[in-house]
Amino acid sequence: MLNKSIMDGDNPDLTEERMKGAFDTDKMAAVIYGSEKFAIRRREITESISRIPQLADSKPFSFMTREEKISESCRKLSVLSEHWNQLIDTNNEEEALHLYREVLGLEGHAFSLHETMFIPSLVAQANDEQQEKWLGRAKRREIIGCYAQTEMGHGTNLRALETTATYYPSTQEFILHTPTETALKWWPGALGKSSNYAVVVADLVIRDTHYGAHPFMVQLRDEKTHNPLPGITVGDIGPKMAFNGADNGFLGFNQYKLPRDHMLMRHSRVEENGTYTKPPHAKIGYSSMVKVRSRMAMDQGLFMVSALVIAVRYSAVRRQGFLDDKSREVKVLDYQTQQHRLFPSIARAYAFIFCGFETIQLYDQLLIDVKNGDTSGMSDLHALTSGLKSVVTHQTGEGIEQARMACGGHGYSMASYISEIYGVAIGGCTYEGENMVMLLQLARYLVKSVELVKTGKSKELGPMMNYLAEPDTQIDLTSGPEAYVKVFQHAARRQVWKATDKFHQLMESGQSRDIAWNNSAVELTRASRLHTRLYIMETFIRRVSSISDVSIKKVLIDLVNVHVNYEVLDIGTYALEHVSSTQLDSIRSQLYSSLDTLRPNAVSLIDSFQISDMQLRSVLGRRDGHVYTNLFEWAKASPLNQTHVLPSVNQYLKPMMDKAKL
Ligand SMILES: CCCCCCCC/C=C\CCCCCCCCCCCCCC(=O)SCCNC(=O)CCNC(=O)[C@H](O)C(C)(C)COP(=O)(O)OP(=O)(O)OC[C@H]1O[C@@H](n2cnc3c(N)ncnc32)[C@H](O)[C@@H]1OP(=O)(O)O
Ligand SMILES: Cc1cc2nc3c(=O)[nH]c(=O)nc-3n(C[C@H](O)[C@H](O)[C@H](O)COP(=O)(O)OP(=O)(O)OC[C@H]3O[C@@H](n4cnc5c(N)ncnc54)[C@H](O)[C@@H]3O)c2cc1C
Repeated sequence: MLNKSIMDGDNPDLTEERMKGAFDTDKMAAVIYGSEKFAIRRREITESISRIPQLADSKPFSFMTREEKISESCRKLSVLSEHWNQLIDTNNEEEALHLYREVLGLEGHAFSLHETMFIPSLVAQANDEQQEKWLGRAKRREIIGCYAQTEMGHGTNLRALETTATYYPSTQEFILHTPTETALKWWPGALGKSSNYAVVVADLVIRDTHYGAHPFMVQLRDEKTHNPLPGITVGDIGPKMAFNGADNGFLGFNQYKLPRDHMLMRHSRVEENGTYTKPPHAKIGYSSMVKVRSRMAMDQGLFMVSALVIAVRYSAVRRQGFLDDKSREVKVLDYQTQQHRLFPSIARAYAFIFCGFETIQLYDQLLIDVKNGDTSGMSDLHALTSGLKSVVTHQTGEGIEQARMACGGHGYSMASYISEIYGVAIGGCTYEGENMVMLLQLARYLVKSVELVKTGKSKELGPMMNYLAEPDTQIDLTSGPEAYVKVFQHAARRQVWKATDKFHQLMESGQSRDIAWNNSAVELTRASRLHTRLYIMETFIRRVSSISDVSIKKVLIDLVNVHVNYEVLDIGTYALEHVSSTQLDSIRSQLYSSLDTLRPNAVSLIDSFQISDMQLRSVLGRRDGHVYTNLFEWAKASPLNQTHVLPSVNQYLKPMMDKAKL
C-alpha cells in the first residue's frame, strides 16, 4: 500500500485519493522528518500515547474555557511525568517536541518556554558550575522556567530595557529592580502562573556604568508553596488572540536581592570586586533568540501543514458544483482555483521544513563552535534566521488563511480548528523579533555585503552572498528549476543593490546614517525578502536533488515545479526586469499544468506528514473524512446544546417578548 493512511470504513472519496498516490507515504515521511529512524519513532510515540487513555483530551479544546485549558494541560503534564522515559528518549529534543504536540497541542502549557528557551539559555549562557547546579534540575522538571526579557515599554530595542541588575561588591549581590511601570516584564510565556524560575534579561549596572542586557537566573516563587517570593510581583497578562493555554505573564522586582553567581557567566563575568569581563562577541547573550529563530522555519512549516491537512482532505470530500459530468457534483479539489489556493502552500511547507533542518543544524554547530571560542559564525546565522523567520511566518499566515477560506463556511467554524492554528502561527510574526525589524537586521548584512563588493573585497563575502557580486546573464527558462533560481538571483541582486545605493545616496546628500537608513527601510526590507526567498528556493531544490528514491523524487520535483513557477509569478514586478511579459505568460501556463500534475498526489503529500487526529484536533480534517457526521456530533456536544432552553432566554428574551405582546 503506497498511502499508509488507507483504512476500511473511511470516506470513499478520500480512499480514492489515497489509492491514486504514486509514492509510499512512509518513505516520504522519512524524507520530511530527516530520517527513517525518526519517522518510525514519531509513529511509535503516537501509538504509545494512544495506549494511555489519561493522555487523551477530556473534551474538545474549542469547548474549553481558558482556565479549563490550563488545568487540562497541567493534568496531562502530571500524567506524562509518570511516562516520560517509556514514551521518548528524553535527550532527544525532536522526540520531546513531537510528544508535546500530540498530547498538549499548540495552545501552550506550563512548559511552553521551559524546553524552548529556559533550558537552551542555561545550556548556552550558564558556566559549568551553574549548569551543574540548575541544568539537571531543569531537565528533570524539578523546577519550571521561562524566559523573561520583553518589557511593557520595550521588546524590540533590547538596549533600552529598563529592568536593572545593579551589582554591590560590599554584599556580592545584584539588586534587581523595576524602576517604572513600563519596565514590568510583559509577555513571557508560562511566567504568569506556572514558572517558579526565570532567566531574566536585565541591564547590568556596576558602579553607575550600564553594561546592557545580560541574563540572570532568578527564583520567582517558593518551591514549597509556589507563592511569589517577597519583592516579586507576578501575574497573567490576560487572554490573547490565541495561545490561551499559556499563561504569558508580567513580572516586577522591588529591590530584589540576587547572589552574584546567579548572573549567567559562561561568556561575560562579574568578579566579587565588581570587575566586569565582557563576552567574546557583543551579542552572544542573544543566543536563545537565535536558537528559537533557527527552529521557526520547521515549526511554522508544521503549522501550515496542519491547516493544509485539514483543507486538502476536506476539499477531497466536499462536493459542490459540476464540471463535465452533470450527474455528480465534483470534489472542490478539482477546481483550478482551489488547487491554486492550496498547492503552492504545500510546496512552501515542504520547503520551510527542509530549510528548518538546515538552520537547526547550523545552530547546533554554532553552539559547539562558540563553546570552543569561535564566534565567527554568529553574524551569518543571525542574518539568515532573521530573514527566514520573517518570510516564513508571514507566508505561513497567508497560507493558513487561504486554507481556512478554502474550507468555505466550515473553515470559519472552530470545528475546523484553523482559526486557532492561524492565531498561534501568526504570533510568530511578532515574537522572536518583530518581522520588519528582523528583515532590517538581515538588510544590515546585505548592505555590508554590497559594500564589500563595491570595495573589491568580494572574496570576504559570507555564505550565500556570492551572487551579489555576479553580473546579470541571459536566462534560459527552459533549462529547469535552476533558471528560476537565476530569476530570483537577478531580482534579489538588483533590489539589494538598489536599496543599498539609495541608502548611500541619502547619506551622501547629507542625511545622518540613521535617517538615511529609515528613509531606505521599505526598499531594504524588500531586498531582505527577495534574498530569503532565494535561499528557500535554493534549499528546496538542493534537498530534492539529493533524494535517491525515484518515486519520491518524481513527486517532489512536481512540487518544486509548482513552487518555482508560483514564486516567480508572485514576484512578477521584480521578475519583469529580467524576463519578458511573454515569458511570464509561459510561466503562468506552466504553473497551471504543474497544478494538474500534482493533483493526484495532493492527499498523499499531506498525509505523508502523518499528523495524527489527536494532534490535528480538527473535526473537519480527520483522517477518516466523515466530515458531516463528525461535524454534527461535534455541534451536538457544544455546551449550548446540553439544554433546550438557556437561562438567558428565561431571564431576558422571554420577558422581553412577553412584554412586547401586551
Ligand atoms: C517559537 C517556536 C518555539 C518552538 C516551539 C516548538 C514547540 C512545539 C511544540 C508544540 C507546539 C506548540 C506550538 C507553540 C508555538 C508557540 C510558541 C511560542 C513561543 C514563543 C517564544 C517567544 C519568545 C520571545 O519572543 S523572547 C523575546 C524575543 N525578543 C526579541 O527577539 C527582540 C528582538 N530584538 C533584538 O533581537 C535586538 O534588539 C536587535 C537584533 C533587533 C537589535 O539589537 P541591538 O540593538 O543590540 O543591535 P544592533 O541593531 O545595533 O546591531 C549591532 C550588531 O549586532 C548584530 N547582531 C544583533 N543581534 C545579533 C545576534 N543575535 N547574533 C549576531 N549578531 C547580532 C547586528 O547584526 C549588528 O551587526 P553589524 O555588523 O551590522 O553592526
Ligand atoms: C505569543 C507571544 C509570545 C511571546 N513570548 C515571549 C517570551 O516568552 N519572552 C519574552 O521576553 N517575550 C515574549 N514575547 C514578546 C515578543 O518577543 C515581543 O512582543 C516582540 O519582540 C516585539 O517587540 P514589541 O512588542 O516591543 O514590538 P514593537 O517593537 O513595539 O513593534 C511595534 C511596531 O514598531 C515597529 N518597530 C519597532 N522598532 C523598529 C525599528 N527599529 N525599525 C522599524 N520598525 C520598528 C515594528 O515593526 C512594529 O510594526 C512574546 C510575544 C508574543 C506575541
